Amino acid sequence: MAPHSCKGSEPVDSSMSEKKGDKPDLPKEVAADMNGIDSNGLIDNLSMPWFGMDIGGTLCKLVYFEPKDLSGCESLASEVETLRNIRRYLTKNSAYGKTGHRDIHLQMDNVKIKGISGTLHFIRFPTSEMKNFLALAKYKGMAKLVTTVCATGGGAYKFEEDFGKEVNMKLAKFDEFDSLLKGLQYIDKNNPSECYYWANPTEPSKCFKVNHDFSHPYPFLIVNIGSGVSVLAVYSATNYRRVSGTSIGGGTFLGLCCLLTGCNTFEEAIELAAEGDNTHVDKLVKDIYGGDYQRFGLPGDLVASSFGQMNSREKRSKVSRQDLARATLVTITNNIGSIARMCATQEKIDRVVFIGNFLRVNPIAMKLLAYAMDYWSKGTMKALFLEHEGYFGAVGCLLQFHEE
Ligand SMILES: Nc1ncnc2c1ncn2[C@@H]1O[C@H](COP(=O)(O)OP(=O)(O)O)[C@@H](O)[C@H]1O
Ligand SMILES: CC(C)(COP(=O)(O)O)[C@@H](O)C(=O)NCCC(=O)O
Repeated sequence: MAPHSCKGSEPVDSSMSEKKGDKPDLPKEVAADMNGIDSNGLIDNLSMPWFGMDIGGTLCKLVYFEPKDLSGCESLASEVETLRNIRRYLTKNSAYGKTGHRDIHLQMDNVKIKGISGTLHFIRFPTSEMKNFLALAKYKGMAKLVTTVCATGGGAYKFEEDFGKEVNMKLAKFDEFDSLLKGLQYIDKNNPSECYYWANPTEPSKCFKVNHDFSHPYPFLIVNIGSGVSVLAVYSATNYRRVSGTSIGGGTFLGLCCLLTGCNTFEEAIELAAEGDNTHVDKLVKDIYGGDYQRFGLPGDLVASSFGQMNSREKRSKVSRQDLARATLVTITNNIGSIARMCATQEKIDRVVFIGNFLRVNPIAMKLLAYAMDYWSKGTMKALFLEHEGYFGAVGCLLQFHEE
């Protein structure tokens, strides 16, 4: 394998077994759009911006497909100028207002959707800014231009009325896990360096990313670490189950970190964690045993009790914000790793793909997961990661909309 060089409860049955062409949950006008003609019967949907939105508990992920050749379709549109302005605004900027960001390093050129070549742009903003996003969309003339936006995630339901009221847009809603899987399969197929693993995760000087060929992926487990965590067992392109989940996820990390350290952003929390030492906060096996607990194979350096030192007033007075951030990160990550391993064992699956924006700019968590999966499975399970970690749902709902 070559070193990687990328830029960058209750089991619930579910399936992706809808027939081709089956469009769930769509109003009549939206269904008309999908045949290439808008509700007025005037504009081919090529002339409109193609957006997929995954409106999650913390972040809204917006994917914009920019067709390469617009000459044919633009001549059909009466709103050519507005369309050009929107395209220019989205593709020439990398920041939108105070909180919107385009992840340029993830941009995918020369990809095809429905036989049309183009570029996929990846944009994110906090879901809490949805009202401002809608106001901006209105200001940019989207209300006049776009009739339908593909959407997934809880916010597709929560904000549906606001989209109608504020910008006169309809949402074509798709299930978040159907979308996630569709997007994952599509992106992996179109990006040879999408999937990777961490080699030597415990040795910082020798740890590096290695490209992984994911072209024969089944079966695999997906652990989606967003605000909360969902675990899916995927058996084929159309057959999967949500086998587990936990409310202790990325939102918990950020929430607890803000409470404990006074930080205000995810980036700040990760920076603090990178400089901290969790052993000042956690109680290790060796703090209890004086060394390893050999009989049951528990090494002395293993965390025996997360935050277990913080009952001592003296120890509390010595910990730094950095230590607390690191301990929070390690606690949440180890718990997710442990749940992932139990699910993989139960499903008899040995490849576990970790995704979700909790892993954004977060090599500490990725390496910890890689180490934990390898160590506790005695080398039989592999932790895999994907470059477009939080964007699969947004891409997948766009693809489903344009499926024939
Ligand atoms: N810029 C950011 N702002 C807030 N949270 C972020 C950011 N970048 C990464 N995260 C992490 O990603 C999590 C959200 O992940 P995501 O996959 O987008 O889930 P959701 O769909 O629930 O919003 C947050 O809880 C946080 O841990
Ligand atoms: C409800 C959710 C699917 C929403 O997805 P998210 O916005 O967190 O990505 C997710 O937060 C979740 O699966 N939570 C865990 C619920 C549980 O199984 O305990």
